Amino acid sequence: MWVYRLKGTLDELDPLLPELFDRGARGLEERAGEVLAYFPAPLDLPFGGEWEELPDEDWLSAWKRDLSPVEAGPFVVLAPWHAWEGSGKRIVLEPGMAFGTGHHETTRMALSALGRHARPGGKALDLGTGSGILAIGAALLGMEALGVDIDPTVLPQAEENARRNGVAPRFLLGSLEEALPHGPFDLLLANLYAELHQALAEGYKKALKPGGVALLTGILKAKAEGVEEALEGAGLGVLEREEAGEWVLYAAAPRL
Ligand SMILES: C[S@@+](CC[C@H](N)C(=O)[O-])C[C@H]1O[C@@H](n2cnc3c(N)ncnc32)[C@H](O)[C@@H]1O
Repeated sequence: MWVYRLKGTLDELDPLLPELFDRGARGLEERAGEVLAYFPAPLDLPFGGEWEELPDEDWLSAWKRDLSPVEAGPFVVLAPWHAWEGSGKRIVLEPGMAFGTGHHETTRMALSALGRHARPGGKALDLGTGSGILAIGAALLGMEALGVDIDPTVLPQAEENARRNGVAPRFLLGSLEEALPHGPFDLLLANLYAELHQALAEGYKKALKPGGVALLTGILKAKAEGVEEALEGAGLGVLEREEAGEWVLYAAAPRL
């Protein structure tokens, strides 16, 4: 196994990540100030990283050791090899592929907020589903869940993850427009980014039932005010604001 070391954080290198997977990366890991991309063999990559060969066992055991279970609200997110004796609804995910292993603050906040706002028997929309983690969480809490994503490569992974967890949310290629005919929704979960939330704020109102709730994250603190203004402008009142690290989550509901 080979590791390609790049300077920066996962967020900073975000635009490169699909390219690394396209070229055969088997997994990514963030360490202090750098991102490690694991490959079966070295190749010519134009991203300025450095190659290092690792004995297979070291790579695998280090990766598994560093990837700890994540507790978030009523859930615990586990990799398939984790033994877990604690409580919590288990979400078992194969890490290292689509975004959404529970290790990012935004996913953790969304799972906790889902625990507070889930409506068993109601409809949930997970906009930007990635690994499917939020749709799977909503289904585990008894909701009829739909996950949509504009990236066609993540949907088979989301479906496989749902099967692994014994739930069957629907997954569709697309965005809010494609989801709207399947609504209105009791709960909308969207871990995207500030500018997109601003652009979609009017659509969120249309997607929600009266009394429904939107849980919106992926919002950097510095950009939160702009999102809050867009939500208010679209007729959604902010119910909760939560922070973790640099990130913000809003719970918002249509004004009646
Ligand atoms: C930050 S990941 C969130 C994954 C997962 N929901 C979580 O909370 O961990 C964002 C996902 O949104 C998808 N995405 C980006 N823009 C989108 C859009 N306009 N409509 C739907 N999905 C979008 C990306 O492909 C990616 O899978």
